[in-house]
Amino acid sequence: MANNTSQEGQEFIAFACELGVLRFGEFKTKAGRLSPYFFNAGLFNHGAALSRLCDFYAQRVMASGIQFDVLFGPAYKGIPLAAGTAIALARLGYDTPYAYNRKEAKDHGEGGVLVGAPLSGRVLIIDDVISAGTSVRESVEIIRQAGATPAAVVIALDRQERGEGGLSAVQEVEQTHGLPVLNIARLTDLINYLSGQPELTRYLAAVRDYRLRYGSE
Ligand SMILES: O=P(O)(O)OC[C@H]1O[C@H](OP(=O)(O)OP(=O)(O)O)[C@H](O)[C@@H]1O
Ligand SMILES: O=C(O)c1cc(=O)[nH]c(=O)[nH]1
Repeated sequence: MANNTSQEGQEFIAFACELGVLRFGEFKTKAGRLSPYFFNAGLFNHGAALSRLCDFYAQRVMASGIQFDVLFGPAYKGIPLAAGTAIALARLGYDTPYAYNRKEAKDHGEGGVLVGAPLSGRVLIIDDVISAGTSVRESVEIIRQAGATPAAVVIALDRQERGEGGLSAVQEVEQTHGLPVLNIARLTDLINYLSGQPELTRYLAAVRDYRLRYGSE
């Protein structure tokens, strides 16, 4: 269940930078941290980009050997990721059910917060990034409440930040919930990529400062 290689990570970071999905400036994260970079998965906003993105996820899932029964994409940005990864896995010959949640419960029609395949058995969480780990904790809760078992988490970018305590957010997920966390790329890949791109090196200092402040390693 080895994580991404540096080459895969760099390839993914290049893809995200070329599409403007990875941006530099000042952004507030869900945890309220002021970040000099942001990964906006909503900007994989056309078919070819989403297809390539989900091929990265599907390759990661297949390479991991993780056993699971259903994919779960947390609202909102996890929704197209779970759907797209299910399509990419089907293209590889693995027809996989997928589900997602609503942030606000629907009070008419089918009602509730869960949409798609029933959440049962081993559930693989598909999300875009982990910063402080709040979203993953919320997904674990939703899956357990449905009577299913979280199997692992796959994310595009591990921002390698501290969680609620002294450990990294990823370590907290792994230790508290016993869940493996797989990434396609991580902050280290971003920093290496920036170092090799003359037009982007000006962002390095701020990204490194942020890592010193909130980073886990
Ligand atoms: O590890 P964390 O500190 O939880 O931060 C990462 C989460 O934050 C974002 O979700 P958010 O709910 O903000 O946004 P979305 O509705 O755009 O998916 C992002 O999509 C991750 O799920
Ligand atoms: O921590 C967050 O809220 C966050 C960080 C990031 O890079 N991208 C994102 O969608 N959310």
